[in-house]
Amino acid sequence: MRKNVVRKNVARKNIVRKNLAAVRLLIGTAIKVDRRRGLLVLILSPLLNVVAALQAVGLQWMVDGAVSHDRAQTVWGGLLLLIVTVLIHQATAVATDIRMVLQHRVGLEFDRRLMNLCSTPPHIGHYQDPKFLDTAEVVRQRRGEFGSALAAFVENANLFARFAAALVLLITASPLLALLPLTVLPLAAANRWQARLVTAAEGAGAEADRRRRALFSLATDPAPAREVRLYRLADEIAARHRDAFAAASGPREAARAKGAIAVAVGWLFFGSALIGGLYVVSRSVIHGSGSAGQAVLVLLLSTRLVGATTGLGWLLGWLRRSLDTVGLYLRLVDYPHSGRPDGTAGADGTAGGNGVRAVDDARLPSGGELVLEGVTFTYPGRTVPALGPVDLRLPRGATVAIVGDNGAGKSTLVALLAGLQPVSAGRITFGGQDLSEVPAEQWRGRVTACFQDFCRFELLAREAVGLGNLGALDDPAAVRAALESAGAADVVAGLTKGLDTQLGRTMPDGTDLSAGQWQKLALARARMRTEPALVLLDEPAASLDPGSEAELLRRYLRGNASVSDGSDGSDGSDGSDTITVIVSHRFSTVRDADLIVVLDGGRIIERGTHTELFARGGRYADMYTLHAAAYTTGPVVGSAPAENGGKVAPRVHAELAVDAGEVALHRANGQGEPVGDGAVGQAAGGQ
Ligand SMILES: Nc1ncnc2c1ncn2[C@@H]1O[C@H](COP(=O)(O)OP(=O)(O)OP(=O)(O)O)[C@@H](O)[C@H]1O
Repeated sequence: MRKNVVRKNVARKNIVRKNLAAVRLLIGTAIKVDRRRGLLVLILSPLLNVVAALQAVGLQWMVDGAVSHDRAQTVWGGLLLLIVTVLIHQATAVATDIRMVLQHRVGLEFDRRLMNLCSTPPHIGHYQDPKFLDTAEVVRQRRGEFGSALAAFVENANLFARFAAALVLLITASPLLALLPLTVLPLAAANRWQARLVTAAEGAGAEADRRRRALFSLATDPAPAREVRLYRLADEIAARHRDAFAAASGPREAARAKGAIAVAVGWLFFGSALIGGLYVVSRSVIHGSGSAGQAVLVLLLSTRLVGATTGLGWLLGWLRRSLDTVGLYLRLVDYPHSGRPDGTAGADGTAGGNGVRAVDDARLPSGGELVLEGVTFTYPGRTVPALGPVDLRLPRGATVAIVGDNGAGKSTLVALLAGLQPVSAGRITFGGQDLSEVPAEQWRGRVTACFQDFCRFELLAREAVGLGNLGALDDPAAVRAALESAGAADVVAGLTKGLDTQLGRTMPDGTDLSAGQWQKLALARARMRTEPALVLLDEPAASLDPGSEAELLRRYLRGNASVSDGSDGSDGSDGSDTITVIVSHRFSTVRDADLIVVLDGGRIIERGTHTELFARGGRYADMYTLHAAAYTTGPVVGSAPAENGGKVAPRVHAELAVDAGEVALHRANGQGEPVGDGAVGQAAGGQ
């Protein structure tokens, strides 16, 4: 029992603390974005509402002057009424204009901070955490409320000022009214309870809201349009959208209704006290203890008080909700590993994410080998690691291929190498430098990549490529060189306005590209960084035609001379410092890598060169053979020749069959027919 009371007190204090933090943030932001307007709105508006109460005093003077034939008092009263009325009218119009501008700026500032909160944290782990995603979803939905949160605050301050000024003047007529503010407490408690219920229901429905948004995109975005039609999904999507809406909004409405009953009871209590109090004051005036002017004053102020009270009803609700929204935003700000809303990395801005402070740029070597020692990674909310423990050495200048089944952990490894995720255990070093001691930004500045789900930037073609190196964004020569180097010059050559072509079907005059053309641009983007320490290519040829794939291999893989894994005592370098990591399901793509790593269930099960792995007859050889068979007309039958240990089908030239470049070459020469087994020995022998 006692524990419960203590817990409730702590919760209450937390709510007060959070509300105060939200108010501080709102006021601070308003003053930061526009100091002059911020101060004017926050001070002038409530002040005007206090001054407005003087209208009643002017009237009182006028009436008392008229009754007692005191012309001077009448004139002074009239003047006071006139001046206050004109002042309030003009100043309120100006204050409203200023508030609207300020409100807009505050809204934009929160938009900017929200974008920074999502896009500047050093790692991307927050996008994998349902807690972050749910809060972000609610904040995104309520995004428009940040500007109006300021308006809610100012309007409430105005009404409070009006209420307080009227009450103070009324207390001069009857001190009993001093008790009135106390009767508002049950109402305030009911309001708070309602807001808590609604916020909890919104949090619970956030996942359904995210689902609803995804379904909406499915029905409205151009990308899924084909499958939506082909599989007649429109009705199914609409039904699921309705269900998701019901799942999210049902509990929300119920919470609102439940809270509304408590709020209504609070209002009934406060309203009764107010009307009772006013009756007491009016009676004392009518029974002659006050003047006629005082009677007018009481009448006028009573009207103001009732008006202010009625307005307070929905304004308080508005304020509560607005402060809740700001509170949710603050929760995102406090999210561990977050960047700061001003766009700088948080205290945790290291590649390893272990909170170690950044080291000098000088300590990140210009080249070296990448070493993974006991590296493990577990996704938020998961208990089983997606990767690791992994020990791996990527020699300076090496081209390393990562292969494995779907879900083996390849992309996870790529994300760790790019410093996009902090390792859960173990460490990654580059040239001996532990990357967890280096700011992620600094390490990523040395990395370039073409990810599996590369981005289709719907910009001008030169921008879509140039973004790979912001410093050279406006340098057409650098962009052309990158296109050339990635074998993507043909994409731009086919565009009507060349580099100045607007890309994307959603843009006016935009030109859409094929999946392979978009991928080529992504590869060119990765070439904008001319001297990276690490190149990451995750399924870089997934959308490429055989000719383009062969070209890609020539540029990325076959350009490197053989690199040892260092076991001979050398540093494994062939002179080029860049390490290239390539993830692919296409074995033609990986065959020429200096080192091939086979992942299974997040662990390395094999490593070596193609020749070594093929000869071992293990998992790699199996996968390679299956892949080769898929390129041929004959089924996989029989067992593998002893010399290569694989299960190569008779009449299958495994090497040639999986080599897209070779296949393309043969097609170009008019020799596209299936290749015979006469070349098998040659292929095996060639290894
Ligand atoms: N955001 C995530 N949250 C939780 N688990 C994830 C997440 N992303 C991936 N996983 C899990 O981690 C494991 C490794 O995934 P990963 O994407 O690294 O595999 P992959 O080898 O790249 O697969 P593919 O060949 O299909 O691209 C899988 O079991 C996957 O379900």
